[in-house]
Amino acid sequence: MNANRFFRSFKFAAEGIKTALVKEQNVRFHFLAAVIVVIAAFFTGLSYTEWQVIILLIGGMIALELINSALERVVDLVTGEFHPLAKQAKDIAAGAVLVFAVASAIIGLLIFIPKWF
Ligand SMILES: Nc1ncnc2c1ncn2[C@@H]1O[C@H](COP(=O)(O)OP(=O)(O)OP(=O)(O)O)[C@@H](O)[C@H]1O
Repeated sequence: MNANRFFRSFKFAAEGIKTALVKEQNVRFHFLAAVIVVIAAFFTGLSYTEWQVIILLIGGMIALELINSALERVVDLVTGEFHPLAKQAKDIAAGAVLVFAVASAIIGLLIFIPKWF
């Protein structure tokens, strides 16, 4: 893989993130939540391992939300009509985001709560 190709791919990925940020409220929400969590973590004082877990959860959450947004676009591209499979595809992807969000929230609480109380 040459350097030009690598940087072109990087540029396209950055464009994708920018598009999602501009067009998707959920993506903006997750970025804002990530900033708040990082600030809270900074002031709470986390261990090296806890920082690793938090960064992994934030990255996973945002990546999953980006994949969900991409899938919504592919579904809309395939059909503008109401289709049960389109609904299933979108709802299952949304379910994946929800599962990761709930798991992340629980792990976040397990890390933060004992330090606050
Ligand atoms: N082409 C379609 N056929 C059948 N159901 C659909 C279709 N497009 C969306 N839906 C369903 O309608 C509901 C609302 O979808 P809506 O379009 O409001 O949001 P979304 O496309 O899932 O996401 P977003 O709110 O980010 O645009 C969801 O259950 C979704 O799966």
